[in-house]
Amino acid sequence: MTRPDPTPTLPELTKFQGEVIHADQKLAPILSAEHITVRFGGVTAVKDISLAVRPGEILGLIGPNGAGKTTLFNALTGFVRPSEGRVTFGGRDVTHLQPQVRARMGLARTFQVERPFEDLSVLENVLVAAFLKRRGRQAEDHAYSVLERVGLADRAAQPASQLNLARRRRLEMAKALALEPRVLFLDESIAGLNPPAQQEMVGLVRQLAQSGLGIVMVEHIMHVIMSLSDHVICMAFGELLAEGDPKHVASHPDVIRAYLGDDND
Ligand SMILES: Nc1ncnc2c1ncn2[C@@H]1O[C@H](COP(=O)(O)OP(=O)(O)OP(=O)(O)O)[C@@H](O)[C@H]1O
Repeated sequence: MTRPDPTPTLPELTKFQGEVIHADQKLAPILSAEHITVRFGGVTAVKDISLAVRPGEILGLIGPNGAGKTTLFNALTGFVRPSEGRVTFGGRDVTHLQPQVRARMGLARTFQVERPFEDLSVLENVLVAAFLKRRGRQAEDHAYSVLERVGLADRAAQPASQLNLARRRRLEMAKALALEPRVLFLDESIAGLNPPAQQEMVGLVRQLAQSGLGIVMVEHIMHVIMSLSDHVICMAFGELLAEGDPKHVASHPDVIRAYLGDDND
């Protein structure tokens, strides 16, 4: 069911990071981007896009092929340097920080093409990320608890190369979660999965948001993004076409013209 207001509802978020949140308190954005523009030579891939993500909120980025979603995603996570604009995370200007620095600060991402260390076990893959934040036994316990969270604990000892696509996607998510993020970027984590696996992933993403994580997701499957997102941004040719709650965006005439007529769903 779609929420009318993107701000997470209480009591879903009565506690976040040890702070008690009172019912009359509106959560401040954990991540915000102001007037982001990215140019590649003569191509303006992203033009003047602003956004904000609050703890527990799911922001969906949609738009036809070439709209600039991946480039915006990369600008937010540090893989591309914006030509203009500012990215603020946890109250700090991170516009010029490297991706790995942002990741350690709590801004983690998955990749469209998952890239595990194929010969390492599932647990070892997650440990590589967990060791960036913790040491020794603590890292191991944390890695294992992340595997439980994504439903891969029973595969902990299996080589990553033996996982099917749905489990590889979960492993990709586990690696990001091992960094103990406050905002998680999901780059097409659901596309390509069969319907039951899609539903499981939808459930997992919802759980993560309910635990207080801010989520930004790029996804081509419209019904998935529309059912999951609190707030949707639709881009076309790098520009903002429409934004708001999923219902508003899905019924926007420009969106229907630019995207829903597209044969992606
Ligand atoms: N490194 C680059 N150099 C030059 N142009 C680029 C580069 N990366 C992206 N572009 C261009 O920027 C525009 C936006 O591309 P982008 O991949 O961000 O769109 P997208 O919405 O993610 O598309 P898709 O849904 O197909 O993944 C496109 O015109 C693309 O060709």
